[in-house]
This record gives sequence, C-alpha cells and structure tokens, in this order.
Amino acid sequence: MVEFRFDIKPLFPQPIIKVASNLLPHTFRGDRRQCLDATSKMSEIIDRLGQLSAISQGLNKPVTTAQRLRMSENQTIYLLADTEAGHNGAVIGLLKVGTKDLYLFDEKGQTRKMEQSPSILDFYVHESRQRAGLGKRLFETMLNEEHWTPVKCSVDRPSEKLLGFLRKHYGLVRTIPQANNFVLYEGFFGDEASQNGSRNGHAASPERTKNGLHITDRGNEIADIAEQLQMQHLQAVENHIEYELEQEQEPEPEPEPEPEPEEVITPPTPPPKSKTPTPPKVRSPEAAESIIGDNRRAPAFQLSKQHTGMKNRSFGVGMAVMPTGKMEFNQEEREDFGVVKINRPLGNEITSPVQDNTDAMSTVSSTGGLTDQGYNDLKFYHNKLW
Ligand SMILES: CC(=O)SCCNC(=O)CCNC(=O)[C@H](O)C(C)(C)COP(=O)(O)OP(=O)(O)OC[C@H]1O[C@@H](n2cnc3c(N)ncnc32)[C@H](O)[C@@H]1OP(=O)(O)O
Repeated sequence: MVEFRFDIKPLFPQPIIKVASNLLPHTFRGDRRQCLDATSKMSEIIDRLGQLSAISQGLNKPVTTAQRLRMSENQTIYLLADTEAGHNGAVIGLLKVGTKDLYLFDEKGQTRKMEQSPSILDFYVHESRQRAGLGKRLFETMLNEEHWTPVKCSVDRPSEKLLGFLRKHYGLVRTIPQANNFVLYEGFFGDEASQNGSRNGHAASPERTKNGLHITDRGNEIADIAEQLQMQHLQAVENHIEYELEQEQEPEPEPEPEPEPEEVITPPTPPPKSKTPTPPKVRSPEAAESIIGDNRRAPAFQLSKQHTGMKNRSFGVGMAVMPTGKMEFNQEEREDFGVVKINRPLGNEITSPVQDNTDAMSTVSSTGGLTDQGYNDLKFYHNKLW
C-alpha cells in the first residue's frame, strides 16, 4: 500500500478518480489556495505511483510523472485508493491512458496511420493488492469513461502480467506484429473501412469509429487534421447562428426561379439545414467573422455578449433613459427629480402632422397630472448616473 504524509481522503471522495493535465481530481471543487494544495498533493501521489510502477516493470525511469502529465493534453490518469487503509488512506493503483497517432501494420502487413488511437500507457496495482480484481476494476472504469473497448486499445510495451491480465479478462490473445513497442490484438482494425478498404464506395473518405479512431490513407494527413478541427469549430459557430436565425425568422415561401436574381446582401451562406453532422465546406475564420462583423445587413438576430465577448451590452436601456425631444428633466427644484412628459394624450391618435408638432411647445407645469394643454405628465425619480 502506498501511504502519504497527508490525508488522501479529501482528494478521493470516491475510490477511483481521474486526473488530467491540470493535476486535479476530476471531482475537485475549491478555491485557489485549495487548488494549489491539491495539485501539489496529486503531484506527489502520481510521482510515487509512477516510480513504483517503473520499479515493478524493471524500467530505468518512470513512464508516469506529474510533470509529464501536466505537459500532455490528451492523457488521463486513473487512480484507485483505499481511503480506509492505514491512518491517511492509501493509493493502490494507477492506470495511465491517452491517445496517440501511430503508424501501424494491419493484419495484411499494410502500413496504416491511426490517429488518436486509444493507448494503454502505464498500469500498476500495488504488489500487496495484485490478483484481487482491483486492476480489472480500474480498467473497467477507464473503459466506461473513455468509451473504449479493449480490442481497440494499443498497449505500450506490455509486461507479462499485463498480457496475462488482458488474456484473462478480455480474451485477448492473438496479436498483430508491429515494428514499434505497441502491441495490438486482432480486431484492432476491425472496422469496415480497414477490412474492405472502402465503405459505401468512398475509399478515401476518413472514418471516425466508435473508439475515436480516425483512419486515413491519404498523403496530407496533417493538413487534414487541421482542416477538420477548423471545420468542427466553424460548424459549431454556424449551427449556433443558424439556430438564432431560425428563432427569429418566419419560414419564407419558396422563391420563384428568376432568370437574374437580385443581389441580396445576406450573411455568408449558412450550412445546409441538416441534422447530420456533415463537415461543412471549408471556410476561413474571416468568413465566419463577417457574419458578426460590420459588413452585414442589420441582423435578424441580436448579438449578445455570448456572441461578441463584450461585457453587459444592453439594448434599449439608453433609449429609455436618455433625454429626447419628448423627455425633459426639471432639475432646478430637486436634483434627482425628473419629469417626463408624454405630450400626446394617451389613446389619442395623431390626426395631423401639425398636432404632433405641438409636442415641442409643451411646458412642464402641470395640474392634477395634466399639463396646461391637458396632456399627461409622468413624474419619476431617476438615478443621477443616467
Ligand atoms: C502498458 C503497461 O502499463 S505495461 C505494465 C503493466 N504493469 C505491470 O506489469 C506492473 C505489475 N503488475 C501489476 O501492477 C498488476 O499485476 C496489473 C496492473 C498488471 C494487473 O492488476 P491486478 O489487480 O493484479 O489485476 P486483476 O486482479 O484484475 O487480474 C488478475 C490477472 O492479471 C494477471 N496477473 C496479475 N498479477 C500477475 C502476476 N504476478 N503474474 C502473472 N499474471 C498476473 C493474471 O492474468 C491475473 O489472473 P490470475 O490471477 O487468474 O492469473
């Protein structure tokens, strides 16, 4: 059992916690001071377990350290603790997983690039607790959280014990020989795209499987990744704006085909209204920006601070409080006292422009709530800051 000078219970509100690059338990809630304290304790736990794992595997240096986790955005450590053990509780297991872009051989010996392939990177259960089912518990939790299946995991330099573990619990026996340190099991490439080389006739289209595997045989893989990330981001922006437009706009009737349609200034073409998350056509960030920039017609939707990032932009407030031709403030009698004149009797319709012009001639004096002309006066207190 691995005990520490501090009480581990606050860090382990549940037996298994997840830790990512922020070095905090996924369950953590606390202020800045507590955060620093938790981070330092988690670092100590991770370093210690990583060290024990390395010793257990006969490695020169640990695969797992807090520093390495901090630097890795796509790795997660699962830690198993027994909070009842000893005085301060004990941490008894560690499982580090992550995704890797790997060049691998498939069953036919062909090279494949597997993007974001699920990988088992380090696994350790304290010697005093091995072969008690705790490794399985840790592994199962990880599979559920990551939505992975064992056969789709690549395993980085597995020990004999881990090979035995995978054989016993998941029936993984037959491996696919690789040129690197990773071990794969038959079934790893078990998707239609890799088995048949194509799916629905689209040989080169990338496929994202349930495991998050992204398989492509094309040459410009890196460009593809960047492009797809950009597309996903733009799709999210467009979907949001499209949703706003749908809320505001009445559905328009089908336009009749015209030989030469008039030029209509609209926001850049929205994506097709489809529930299917198809990648949008490539668009630059500038194009997306123009949707919310100045070169646009008056939007059918209002941009809130969520869109603009501007703080507390309020619409209509200024109009309500700023003096206009129809609003006067009498601050001579009392500094914070204002008078708003409604110069047209309520309910009276404008019958002629001449009548409307009398507004400008109205005075403030009133009797019984009415001005000399019999119009309504509305008095109210106003904030000095207006
Ligand atoms: C990518 C990598 O991380 S490689 C490094 C893997 N880690 C290590 O080798 C460190 C030392 N070993 C361990 O820490 C643990 O044995 C683990 C993590 C591999 C498995 O954790 P455990 O809690 O023991 O697993 P669990 O109890 O759920 O399963 C037991 C099975 O694992 C395998 N296993 C566990 N310990 C051993 C052992 N000492 N010798 C052989 N097989 C073992 C066996 O298949 C065992 O089943 P069995 O007892 O019926 O033979």
